[in-house]
Amino acid sequence: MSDVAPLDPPYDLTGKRLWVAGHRGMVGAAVARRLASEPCEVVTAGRERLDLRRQREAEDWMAEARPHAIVLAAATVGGILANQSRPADFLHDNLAIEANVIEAAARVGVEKLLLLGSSCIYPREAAQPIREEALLTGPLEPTNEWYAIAKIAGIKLCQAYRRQHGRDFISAMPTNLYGPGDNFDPRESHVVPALMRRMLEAAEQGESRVTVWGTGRPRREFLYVEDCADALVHMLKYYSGEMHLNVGTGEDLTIAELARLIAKVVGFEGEIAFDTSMPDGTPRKLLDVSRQTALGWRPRTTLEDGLRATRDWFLRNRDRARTGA
Ligand SMILES: NC(=O)C1=CN([C@@H]2O[C@H](COP(=O)(O)OP(=O)(O)OC[C@H]3O[C@@H](n4cnc5c(N)ncnc54)[C@H](OP(=O)(O)O)[C@@H]3O)[C@@H](O)[C@H]2O)C=CC1
Ligand SMILES: C[C@H]1O[C@H](OP(=O)(O)OP(=O)(O)OC[C@H]2O[C@@H](n3cnc4c(=O)[nH]c(N)nc43)[C@H](O)[C@@H]2O)[C@@H](O)[C@@H](O)C1=O
Repeated sequence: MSDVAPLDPPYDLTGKRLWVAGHRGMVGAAVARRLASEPCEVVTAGRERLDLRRQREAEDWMAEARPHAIVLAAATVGGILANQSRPADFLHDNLAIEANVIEAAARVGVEKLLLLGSSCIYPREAAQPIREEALLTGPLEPTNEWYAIAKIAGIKLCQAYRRQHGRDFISAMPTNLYGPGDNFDPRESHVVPALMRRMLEAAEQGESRVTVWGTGRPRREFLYVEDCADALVHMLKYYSGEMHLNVGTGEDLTIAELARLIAKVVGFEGEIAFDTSMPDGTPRKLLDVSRQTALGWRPRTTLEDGLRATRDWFLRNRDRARTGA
Protein backbone atom coordinates (compact mmCIF):
# COMPACT_ATOMS: atom_id res chain seq x y z
CA MET A 1 0.00 0.00 0.00
CA SER A 2 1.37 3.41 -0.93
CA ASP A 3 0.81 6.48 1.23
CA VAL A 4 -0.05 8.73 -1.74
CA ALA A 5 -3.28 8.89 -3.72
CA PRO A 6 -4.26 11.10 -6.68
CA LEU A 7 -5.69 14.48 -5.61
CA ASP A 8 -9.46 14.48 -5.89
CA PRO A 9 -10.38 16.91 -7.35
CA PRO A 10 -7.10 17.46 -9.24
CA TYR A 11 -5.39 20.85 -9.51
CA ASP A 12 -7.32 22.34 -12.44
CA LEU A 13 -5.13 23.83 -15.18
CA THR A 14 -8.08 25.41 -17.00
CA GLY A 15 -7.41 29.08 -17.74
CA LYS A 16 -4.19 29.02 -15.69
CA ARG A 17 -0.98 30.83 -16.63
CA LEU A 18 1.96 28.42 -16.31
CA TRP A 19 5.55 29.58 -16.36
CA VAL A 20 7.96 26.94 -17.64
CA ALA A 21 11.37 28.10 -16.37
CA GLY A 22 14.12 26.62 -18.58
CA HIS A 23 11.82 26.22 -21.61
CA ARG A 24 14.73 25.99 -24.04
CA GLY A 25 16.30 23.06 -22.21
CA MET A 26 15.56 19.39 -22.84
CA VAL A 27 13.03 18.99 -20.01
CA GLY A 28 11.51 22.47 -20.12
CA ALA A 29 10.89 22.23 -23.88
CA ALA A 30 9.24 18.81 -23.46
CA VAL A 31 7.03 20.17 -20.65
CA ALA A 32 6.00 23.13 -22.84
CA ARG A 33 5.15 20.72 -25.70
CA ARG A 34 3.11 18.55 -23.31
CA LEU A 35 1.25 21.57 -21.89
CA ALA A 36 0.15 22.59 -25.38
CA SER A 37 -2.61 19.96 -25.06
CA GLU A 38 -3.85 21.38 -21.73
CA PRO A 39 -6.37 24.26 -21.42
CA CYS A 40 -3.76 26.64 -19.99
CA GLU A 41 -1.46 29.43 -21.19
CA VAL A 42 2.31 28.83 -21.12
CA VAL A 43 4.57 31.82 -20.46
CA THR A 44 8.35 31.81 -20.88
CA ALA A 45 11.35 34.17 -20.80
CA GLY A 46 14.79 33.56 -22.28
CA ARG A 47 17.98 33.72 -20.26
CA GLU A 48 19.20 36.84 -22.11
CA ARG A 49 16.36 38.70 -20.43
CA LEU A 50 15.99 36.72 -17.23
CA ASP A 51 19.04 35.27 -15.47
CA LEU A 52 17.48 33.42 -12.57
CA ARG A 53 20.68 33.62 -10.53
CA ARG A 54 19.82 37.31 -10.11
CA GLN A 55 17.19 37.79 -7.43
CA ARG A 56 16.00 41.15 -8.77
CA GLU A 57 15.41 39.77 -12.26
CA ALA A 58 13.46 36.82 -10.83
CA GLU A 59 11.31 39.14 -8.69
CA ASP A 60 10.62 41.62 -11.51
CA TRP A 61 9.66 38.84 -13.92
CA MET A 62 7.37 37.19 -11.38
CA ALA A 63 5.61 40.49 -10.63
CA GLU A 64 5.10 41.07 -14.35
CA ALA A 65 4.18 37.54 -15.50
CA ARG A 66 2.04 36.67 -12.42
CA PRO A 67 1.94 32.92 -13.13
CA HIS A 68 -0.58 30.75 -11.33
CA ALA A 69 1.80 27.78 -11.50
CA ILE A 70 5.48 27.14 -12.25
CA VAL A 71 7.51 24.21 -13.53
CA LEU A 72 11.08 24.97 -12.43
CA ALA A 73 13.23 23.20 -15.04
CA ALA A 74 15.95 25.89 -15.21
CA ALA A 75 19.25 24.68 -13.77
CA THR A 76 22.94 24.26 -14.43
CA VAL A 77 22.95 20.65 -15.68
CA GLY A 78 25.56 18.25 -17.00
CA GLY A 79 27.05 14.78 -16.99
CA ILE A 80 29.61 13.26 -14.68
CA LEU A 81 32.62 15.18 -16.04
CA ALA A 82 30.87 18.58 -16.05
CA ASN A 83 29.75 17.98 -12.47
CA GLN A 84 33.26 17.04 -11.40
CA SER A 85 35.02 19.91 -13.12
CA ARG A 86 32.63 22.80 -12.29
CA PRO A 87 31.58 22.24 -8.64
CA ALA A 88 31.11 25.96 -7.93
CA ASP A 89 28.75 26.46 -10.89
CA PHE A 90 26.69 23.39 -10.02
CA LEU A 91 26.36 24.38 -6.37
CA HIS A 92 26.03 28.16 -6.62
CA ASP A 93 23.88 28.46 -9.75
CA ASN A 94 21.36 25.87 -8.64
CA LEU A 95 21.08 27.21 -5.09
CA ALA A 96 20.58 30.72 -6.43
CA ILE A 97 17.99 29.74 -9.06
CA GLU A 98 15.92 27.71 -6.59
CA ALA A 99 16.07 30.29 -3.79
CA ASN A 100 15.21 33.20 -6.09
CA VAL A 101 12.33 31.50 -7.89
CA ILE A 102 10.78 29.95 -4.78
CA GLU A 103 10.93 33.14 -2.70
CA ALA A 104 9.56 35.29 -5.54
CA ALA A 105 6.80 32.72 -6.21
CA ALA A 106 5.74 32.74 -2.57
CA ARG A 107 5.64 36.55 -2.54
CA VAL A 108 3.26 36.87 -5.48
CA GLY A 109 1.04 33.99 -4.30
CA VAL A 110 1.82 31.36 -6.93
CA GLU A 111 -0.67 28.50 -6.39
CA LYS A 112 1.55 25.60 -7.36
CA LEU A 113 5.24 25.11 -8.07
CA LEU A 114 6.96 21.95 -9.26
CA LEU A 115 10.72 21.80 -8.68
CA LEU A 116 12.90 19.42 -10.71
CA GLY A 117 15.52 17.60 -8.66
CA SER A 118 17.44 14.49 -9.65
CA SER A 119 18.07 10.93 -8.49
CA CYS A 120 21.65 11.93 -7.56
CA ILE A 121 20.28 13.39 -4.29
CA TYR A 122 20.34 9.92 -2.74
CA PRO A 123 23.28 8.40 -0.84
CA ARG A 124 25.83 6.61 -3.03
CA GLU A 125 25.24 3.33 -1.19
CA ALA A 126 21.43 3.62 -0.88
CA ALA A 127 19.50 0.34 -0.81
CA GLN A 128 18.08 -0.50 -4.26
CA PRO A 129 15.51 0.26 -5.55
CA ILE A 130 15.78 3.66 -3.85
CA ARG A 131 12.78 4.82 -1.88
CA GLU A 132 12.18 8.51 -1.29
CA GLU A 133 12.92 7.97 2.43
CA ALA A 134 16.61 7.25 1.59
CA LEU A 135 17.25 11.02 1.36
CA LEU A 136 19.95 12.17 3.83
CA THR A 137 20.62 8.70 5.21
CA GLY A 138 24.26 8.45 4.05
CA PRO A 139 27.19 10.05 2.18
CA LEU A 140 26.65 11.31 -1.39
CA GLU A 141 28.48 10.23 -4.57
CA PRO A 142 31.57 12.53 -4.73
CA THR A 143 31.36 13.21 -8.50
CA ASN A 144 28.07 15.05 -8.10
CA GLU A 145 27.76 16.02 -4.45
CA TRP A 146 27.78 19.77 -5.27
CA TYR A 147 24.79 19.44 -7.56
CA ALA A 148 23.09 17.01 -5.16
CA ILE A 149 23.45 19.41 -2.21
CA ALA A 150 21.82 22.18 -4.25
CA LYS A 151 18.97 19.87 -5.30
CA ILE A 152 18.46 18.70 -1.71
CA ALA A 153 18.25 22.36 -0.68
CA GLY A 154 15.55 22.79 -3.36
CA ILE A 155 13.47 19.99 -1.86
CA LYS A 156 13.89 21.50 1.58
CA LEU A 157 12.89 24.97 0.32
CA CYS A 158 9.64 23.54 -1.06
CA GLN A 159 8.95 21.80 2.25
CA ALA A 160 9.85 24.88 4.31
CA TYR A 161 7.61 27.22 2.29
CA ARG A 162 4.78 24.67 2.59
CA ARG A 163 5.20 24.55 6.39
CA GLN A 164 5.78 28.22 7.05
CA HIS A 165 3.69 29.87 4.32
CA GLY A 166 1.20 27.16 3.31
CA ARG A 167 2.44 27.05 -0.29
CA ASP A 168 1.68 24.07 -2.53
CA PHE A 169 5.28 23.64 -3.70
CA ILE A 170 6.21 20.07 -4.68
CA SER A 171 9.32 18.38 -6.02
CA ALA A 172 10.03 15.59 -8.51
CA MET A 173 13.23 13.48 -8.57
CA PRO A 174 13.60 12.09 -12.09
CA THR A 175 16.07 9.39 -12.94
CA ASN A 176 18.59 9.94 -15.80
CA LEU A 177 16.77 11.50 -18.76
CA TYR A 178 17.46 11.57 -22.50
CA GLY A 179 15.66 12.56 -25.67
CA PRO A 180 15.08 15.39 -28.16
CA GLY A 181 16.84 18.62 -27.18
CA ASP A 182 19.54 16.85 -25.13
CA ASN A 183 23.06 18.27 -24.84
CA PHE A 184 25.47 16.49 -27.25
CA ASP A 185 28.60 18.40 -26.19
CA PRO A 186 31.11 15.62 -25.33
CA ARG A 187 32.54 17.27 -22.19
CA GLU A 188 29.20 18.50 -20.82
CA SER A 189 26.78 15.75 -21.83
CA HIS A 190 25.25 12.77 -20.07
CA VAL A 191 26.04 9.26 -21.24
CA VAL A 192 23.22 8.73 -23.78
CA PRO A 193 23.90 11.75 -26.02
CA ALA A 194 27.67 11.29 -25.57
CA LEU A 195 27.69 7.68 -26.77
CA MET A 196 25.08 8.27 -29.43
CA ARG A 197 27.07 11.05 -31.05
CA ARG A 198 30.42 9.24 -30.69
CA MET A 199 29.06 6.05 -32.26
CA LEU A 200 27.16 7.84 -35.03
CA GLU A 201 30.30 9.74 -36.02
CA ALA A 202 32.40 6.55 -35.81
CA ALA A 203 29.91 4.71 -38.04
CA GLU A 204 29.87 7.59 -40.54
CA GLN A 205 33.67 7.81 -40.64
CA GLY A 206 34.21 4.05 -40.80
CA GLU A 207 36.10 3.92 -37.49
CA SER A 208 36.49 0.47 -35.95
CA ARG A 209 36.52 1.38 -32.26
CA VAL A 210 34.81 3.72 -29.79
CA THR A 211 35.69 4.36 -26.17
CA VAL A 212 33.20 4.36 -23.32
CA TRP A 213 34.18 6.02 -20.01
CA GLY A 214 34.67 3.92 -16.91
CA THR A 215 34.35 0.16 -16.48
CA GLY A 216 30.91 -0.23 -18.10
CA ARG A 217 29.71 -1.89 -14.89
CA PRO A 218 27.67 0.93 -13.26
CA ARG A 219 23.93 0.51 -13.65
CA ARG A 220 21.60 3.35 -14.66
CA GLU A 221 17.88 3.82 -15.24
CA PHE A 222 16.82 5.95 -18.22
CA LEU A 223 13.51 7.75 -18.82
CA TYR A 224 12.55 9.27 -22.17
CA VAL A 225 12.04 13.01 -21.73
CA GLU A 226 8.57 13.09 -23.34
CA ASP A 227 7.44 10.51 -20.75
CA CYS A 228 9.06 12.58 -18.02
CA ALA A 229 7.15 15.68 -19.16
CA ASP A 230 3.91 13.69 -19.05
CA ALA A 231 4.73 12.49 -15.53
CA LEU A 232 5.45 16.08 -14.41
CA VAL A 233 2.13 17.38 -15.74
CA HIS A 234 0.42 14.43 -14.03
CA MET A 235 2.15 15.37 -10.77
CA LEU A 236 1.10 19.02 -11.11
CA LYS A 237 -2.51 17.94 -11.39
CA TYR A 238 -2.64 15.00 -9.02
CA TYR A 239 -0.04 15.50 -6.30
CA SER A 240 0.24 17.74 -3.30
CA GLY A 241 2.54 16.92 -0.39
CA GLU A 242 5.83 17.45 1.40
CA MET A 243 7.48 14.28 0.17
CA HIS A 244 9.55 14.58 -3.01
CA LEU A 245 8.48 11.92 -5.54
CA ASN A 246 10.67 9.65 -7.68
CA VAL A 247 10.04 9.70 -11.43
CA GLY A 248 11.39 6.77 -13.42
CA THR A 249 10.83 3.43 -15.09
CA GLY A 250 11.87 1.11 -12.26
CA GLU A 251 14.26 -0.72 -14.66
CA ASP A 252 17.99 -0.36 -15.19
CA LEU A 253 20.89 -1.78 -17.19
CA THR A 254 24.69 -1.59 -17.16
CA ILE A 255 26.54 1.09 -19.10
CA ALA A 256 28.09 -1.70 -21.20
CA GLU A 257 24.58 -2.95 -22.10
CA LEU A 258 23.49 0.61 -22.87
CA ALA A 259 26.53 1.07 -25.14
CA ARG A 260 25.64 -2.10 -27.08
CA LEU A 261 22.03 -0.93 -27.46
CA ILE A 262 23.10 2.50 -28.72
CA ALA A 263 25.54 0.81 -31.16
CA LYS A 264 22.64 -1.24 -32.53
CA VAL A 265 20.36 1.82 -32.83
CA VAL A 266 22.94 3.94 -34.70
CA GLY A 267 24.43 1.07 -36.76
CA PHE A 268 27.93 1.05 -35.23
CA GLU A 269 29.43 -2.42 -35.64
CA GLY A 270 32.99 -1.86 -34.37
CA GLU A 271 34.66 -2.59 -31.05
CA ILE A 272 33.49 -0.98 -27.78
CA ALA A 273 36.47 -0.26 -25.48
CA PHE A 274 36.41 1.01 -21.88
CA ASP A 275 38.59 3.81 -20.50
CA THR A 276 38.92 2.90 -16.84
CA SER A 277 40.81 6.12 -16.10
CA MET A 278 37.45 7.90 -16.36
CA PRO A 279 35.03 7.93 -13.39
CA ASP A 280 32.23 5.39 -12.96
CA GLY A 281 30.28 7.53 -10.51
CA THR A 282 27.46 5.93 -8.52
CA PRO A 283 27.52 2.13 -8.85
CA ARG A 284 23.73 1.94 -9.15
CA LYS A 285 20.71 4.24 -8.79
CA LEU A 286 17.50 2.45 -9.53
CA LEU A 287 14.42 4.30 -8.30
CA ASP A 288 11.53 2.77 -6.42
CA VAL A 289 8.54 4.12 -8.36
CA SER A 290 5.73 2.79 -6.13
CA ARG A 291 4.46 6.26 -5.28
CA GLN A 292 4.48 7.33 -8.95
CA THR A 293 2.47 4.19 -9.78
CA ALA A 294 0.05 4.86 -6.92
CA LEU A 295 -0.56 8.34 -8.36
CA GLY A 296 -1.74 6.64 -11.54
CA TRP A 297 1.20 7.25 -13.88
CA ARG A 298 3.55 4.90 -15.72
CA PRO A 299 6.00 5.39 -18.62
CA ARG A 300 5.10 4.39 -22.18
CA THR A 301 8.34 4.47 -24.18
CA THR A 302 10.79 1.57 -24.19
CA LEU A 303 14.49 2.44 -24.01
CA GLU A 304 15.10 1.20 -27.54
CA ASP A 305 12.20 3.23 -28.99
CA GLY A 306 13.32 6.31 -27.07
CA LEU A 307 16.89 5.93 -28.32
CA ARG A 308 15.62 5.62 -31.92
CA ALA A 309 13.55 8.79 -31.54
CA THR A 310 16.54 10.61 -30.01
CA ARG A 311 18.79 9.48 -32.88
CA ASP A 312 16.22 10.72 -35.42
CA TRP A 313 15.95 14.08 -33.63
CA PHE A 314 19.74 14.48 -33.57
CA LEU A 315 20.10 13.61 -37.26
CA ARG A 316 17.41 16.16 -38.18
CA ASN A 317 18.79 18.89 -35.88
CA ARG A 318 22.55 18.57 -36.05
CA ASP A 319 22.94 22.21 -37.01
CA ARG A 320 21.10 23.49 -33.92
CA ALA A 321 21.79 20.75 -31.34
CA ARG A 322 24.18 21.59 -28.50
CA THR A 323 27.42 19.91 -29.62
CA GLY A 324 30.05 22.23 -28.14
CA ALA A 325 31.13 23.15 -31.68
N1 LIG B 1 19.07 15.67 -17.98
C1 LIG B 1 18.89 14.76 -17.05
O1 LIG B 1 19.32 13.58 -17.17
C2 LIG B 1 18.15 15.11 -15.80
C3 LIG B 1 17.68 16.38 -15.54
N2 LIG B 1 17.02 16.65 -14.36
C4 LIG B 1 16.59 18.00 -14.02
O2 LIG B 1 15.74 18.55 -15.01
C5 LIG B 1 15.93 19.97 -15.09
C6 LIG B 1 16.19 20.36 -16.52
O3 LIG B 1 17.31 19.65 -17.01
P1 LIG B 1 17.64 19.57 -18.57
O4 LIG B 1 16.48 20.04 -19.34
O5 LIG B 1 18.24 18.25 -18.81
O6 LIG B 1 18.81 20.65 -18.69
P2 LIG B 1 19.16 21.62 -19.92
O7 LIG B 1 20.57 22.02 -19.74
O8 LIG B 1 18.75 20.98 -21.18
O9 LIG B 1 18.20 22.87 -19.67
C7 LIG B 1 18.41 23.75 -18.61
C8 LIG B 1 17.62 25.01 -18.86
O10 LIG B 1 17.83 25.90 -17.77
C9 LIG B 1 18.08 27.20 -18.28
N3 LIG B 1 18.95 27.93 -17.36
C10 LIG B 1 20.14 27.53 -16.86
N4 LIG B 1 20.66 28.49 -16.08
C11 LIG B 1 19.77 29.53 -16.11
C12 LIG B 1 19.76 30.81 -15.50
N5 LIG B 1 20.76 31.23 -14.72
N6 LIG B 1 18.71 31.61 -15.74
C13 LIG B 1 17.70 31.21 -16.53
N7 LIG B 1 17.65 30.00 -17.14
C14 LIG B 1 18.69 29.17 -16.92
C15 LIG B 1 18.78 26.95 -19.60
O11 LIG B 1 18.67 28.14 -20.38
P3 LIG B 1 19.46 28.35 -21.76
O12 LIG B 1 18.70 27.51 -22.74
O13 LIG B 1 19.35 29.78 -21.99
O14 LIG B 1 20.85 27.85 -21.51
C16 LIG B 1 18.00 25.77 -20.12
O15 LIG B 1 16.84 26.21 -20.77
C17 LIG B 1 17.08 20.31 -14.15
O16 LIG B 1 16.58 20.78 -12.92
C18 LIG B 1 17.76 18.97 -13.93
O17 LIG B 1 18.34 18.90 -12.67
C19 LIG B 1 16.76 15.67 -13.45
C20 LIG B 1 17.18 14.38 -13.67
C21 LIG B 1 17.94 14.01 -14.84
C1 LIG C 1 21.47 12.68 -14.25
C2 LIG C 1 22.72 12.59 -13.42
O1 LIG C 1 23.87 12.70 -14.25
C3 LIG C 1 25.14 12.65 -13.59
O2 LIG C 1 25.39 11.39 -13.08
P1 LIG C 1 25.63 10.08 -13.89
O3 LIG C 1 24.44 9.22 -13.81
O4 LIG C 1 26.89 9.47 -13.42
O5 LIG C 1 25.70 10.66 -15.37
P2 LIG C 1 26.38 10.43 -16.75
O6 LIG C 1 25.26 10.25 -17.72
O7 LIG C 1 27.35 11.50 -17.05
O8 LIG C 1 27.19 9.04 -16.63
C4 LIG C 1 26.55 7.80 -16.43
C5 LIG C 1 27.55 6.68 -16.51
O9 LIG C 1 27.96 6.57 -17.89
C6 LIG C 1 29.37 6.49 -17.97
N1 LIG C 1 29.81 6.97 -19.28
C7 LIG C 1 30.43 6.18 -20.21
N2 LIG C 1 30.78 6.91 -21.27
C8 LIG C 1 30.38 8.19 -21.02
C9 LIG C 1 30.49 9.37 -21.76
O10 LIG C 1 31.04 9.42 -22.86
N3 LIG C 1 29.94 10.49 -21.20
C10 LIG C 1 29.32 10.47 -19.99
N4 LIG C 1 28.79 11.61 -19.51
N5 LIG C 1 29.24 9.33 -19.24
C11 LIG C 1 29.76 8.21 -19.76
C12 LIG C 1 29.85 7.33 -16.80
O11 LIG C 1 31.18 7.03 -16.49
C13 LIG C 1 28.84 6.89 -15.71
O12 LIG C 1 29.24 5.66 -15.16
C14 LIG C 1 25.25 13.49 -12.37
O13 LIG C 1 26.53 14.06 -12.37
C15 LIG C 1 24.09 14.31 -12.12
O14 LIG C 1 24.15 15.44 -12.96
C16 LIG C 1 22.78 13.63 -12.37
O15 LIG C 1 21.82 13.91 -11.72
